[in-house]
Amino acid sequence: MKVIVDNKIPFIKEAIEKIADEVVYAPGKDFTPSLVKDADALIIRTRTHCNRGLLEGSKVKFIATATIGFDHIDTEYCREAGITWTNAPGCNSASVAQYLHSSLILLQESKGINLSEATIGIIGVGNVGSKVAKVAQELGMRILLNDLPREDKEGKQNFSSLQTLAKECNVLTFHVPLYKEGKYRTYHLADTAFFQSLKQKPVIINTSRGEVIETDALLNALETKLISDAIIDVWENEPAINLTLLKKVFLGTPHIAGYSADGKANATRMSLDALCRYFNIQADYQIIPPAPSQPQITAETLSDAYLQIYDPRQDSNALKTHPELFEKLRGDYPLRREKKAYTILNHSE
Ligand SMILES: NC(=O)C1=CN([C@@H]2O[C@H](COP(=O)(O)OP(=O)(O)OC[C@H]3O[C@@H](n4cnc5c(N)ncnc54)[C@H](O)[C@@H]3O)[C@@H](O)[C@H]2O)C=CC1
Ligand SMILES: O=C(O)C(=O)[C@H](O)COP(=O)(O)O
Repeated sequence: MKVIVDNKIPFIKEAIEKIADEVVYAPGKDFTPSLVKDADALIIRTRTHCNRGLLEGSKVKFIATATIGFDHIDTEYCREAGITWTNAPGCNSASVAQYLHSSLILLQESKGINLSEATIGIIGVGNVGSKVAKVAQELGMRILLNDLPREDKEGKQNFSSLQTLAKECNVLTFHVPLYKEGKYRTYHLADTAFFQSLKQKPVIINTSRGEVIETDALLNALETKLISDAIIDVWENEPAINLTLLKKVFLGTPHIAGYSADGKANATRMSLDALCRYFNIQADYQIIPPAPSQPQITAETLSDAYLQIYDPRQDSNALKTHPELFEKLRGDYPLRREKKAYTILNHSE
């Protein structure tokens, strides 16, 4: 079996070389029809667009994306072409929750938002949104949930409309998949009309996909103070992002909310497991993230400890200083560990 693997997928080399007869590593954006032509399987990230243009006439039968989102896969074309694909549901959801946790603490410390008196609206309450709700609960926030597909299945009792969130929330955070069409379309879910409906000048947080928020509408909302600030990890047209927006946001990071070593290891393991299942291969491998260099954290408060474990200001400063390095900052990212890898000493909370 021949497999083409994105060369920025960590912790994969030893295992995939046990599983496949031939492995070719390439940058995700450089997968071409001639590269994939005689491959049986691809293991990709968000940077490889798997569509007719790439796959037609190839031998590819199986694609695993080591990510939660799969908007870079033309699922309709894959269905027509008999190509099986898989993503890694939930793999890095705890990492995104960690990003939100530290970002919310920073909103309190640097922007004077009293979290215990604030209402957060979570739009999309799946793997990530549910974990963000737990974080918000721990921080004492009032929580409103918006999730149309879940509301249709489970009933209205636990959910609120987008209009209610717009009216009542001080923080609005997006955790929906990118759907370009259909009943649950999320493309430009936050557009000019949405921003005009906001009543509390909320902080907007987007770690879902850039295209969920219309960039010009967001910029205008910031400039006209319909919103008080923004924390943006995902952008329209990555890596050619809007530099005016980057300058104006409180935190602007290069799509790394999901970049914990724990999340990447989960993604790699889930992709390999799926590949082995599909090709009916028995293989013995373990994908374990490396221990942190300093696993003990000494901090007076839990908030300090969380910021010692992960402080998004470092990622934001790096991008604001060198926006032209968007892809490099991602590609060379020093994968962080999640809280479970640390022992926290001496805190008083
Ligand atoms: N910035 C980053 O590094 C990362 C970004 N992501 C993005 O976050 C998205 C969400 O991730 P998960 O929570 O794991 O996905 P998930 O599939 O577990 O949850 C998504 C939720 O959104 C809901 N939803 C769908 N359409 C909606 C609509 N129109 N309005 C309201 N809710 C809607 C779904 O019912 C579901 O509960 C991913 O699809 C991906 O695009 C995920 C991981 C890392
Ligand atoms: O899992 C997702 O969905 C994400 O957005 C990833 O965290 C992005 O990672 P890359 O695949 O672009 O490395």
